[in-house]
Amino acid sequence: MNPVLNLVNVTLEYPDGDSTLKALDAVDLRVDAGEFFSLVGPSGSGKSSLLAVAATLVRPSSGLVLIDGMDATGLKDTELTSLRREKVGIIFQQPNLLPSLTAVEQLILGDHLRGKPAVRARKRATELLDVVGLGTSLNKRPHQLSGGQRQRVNIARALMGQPRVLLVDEPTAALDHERSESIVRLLRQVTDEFATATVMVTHDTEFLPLTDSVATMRDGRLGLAVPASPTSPHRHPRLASSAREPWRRGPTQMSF
Ligand SMILES: Nc1ncnc2c1ncn2[C@@H]1O[C@H](COP(=O)(O)OP(=O)(O)OP(=O)(O)O)[C@@H](O)[C@H]1O
Repeated sequence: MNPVLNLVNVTLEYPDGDSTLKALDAVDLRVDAGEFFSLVGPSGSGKSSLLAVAATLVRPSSGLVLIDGMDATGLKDTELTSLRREKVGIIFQQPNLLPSLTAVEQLILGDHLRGKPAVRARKRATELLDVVGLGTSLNKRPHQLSGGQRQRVNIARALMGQPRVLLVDEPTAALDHERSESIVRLLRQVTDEFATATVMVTHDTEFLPLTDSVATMRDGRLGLAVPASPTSPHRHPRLASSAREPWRRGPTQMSF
């Protein structure tokens, strides 16, 4: 199977005084349709940089970024914007909803900016809000919703463009334990239902078993992806059997 998101030998350098800092250092990443991939690592290790490059918001210094088979690194800025709108959904830690718009309008606005017809947008927005458990809150404004509900609107909004890739940055950082778990469960559900290649940056290692695979970033380098739990090996035909069962090789392999 061809990966939906494929980063090949990606390096991202920033000027750092007289030298350069490698925010990403020869990163390879493959995420398939319907795979929920989590990314962990210490602060400053390059997780946000990886998401930004995968989202085509930042061009890598070298390497390839392939989305649904298309090489984003060879595209002009306008083409890149189209690719991002068509193929990529981004969910940031803070929902950044517009205070004056209802939940359904938050979603329609995104589609309007994509130039899609309004009638279909309302139908899809209503369906998606139902999927994320907000079918009875379509006309509520952000201040009438809880933090968890606002994050659900954020997730539904990211799905409006029918993305193939879903990039999620610390979705539970502002939520309590119960709401955090329900948000990660929702991301699991939408990854399955819409077959997105989902990458989630998280500090919440507790919820990793809800995902399929996990890799650790350190100093811009991405470690080997391993199954996130003994019960999530089913999506790893490409991994060798020893990699599929890392818990058999002792705890050091699973140190997040
Ligand atoms: N725009 C930038 N200009 C210069 N250096 C940057 C820039 N963005 C990130 N960096 C540096 O790149 C490295 C990786 O940063 P990045 O934000 O990707 O890490 P992170 O793992 O997401 O950290 P955190 O968990 O704290 O968000 C850090 O050393 C950071 O200081």
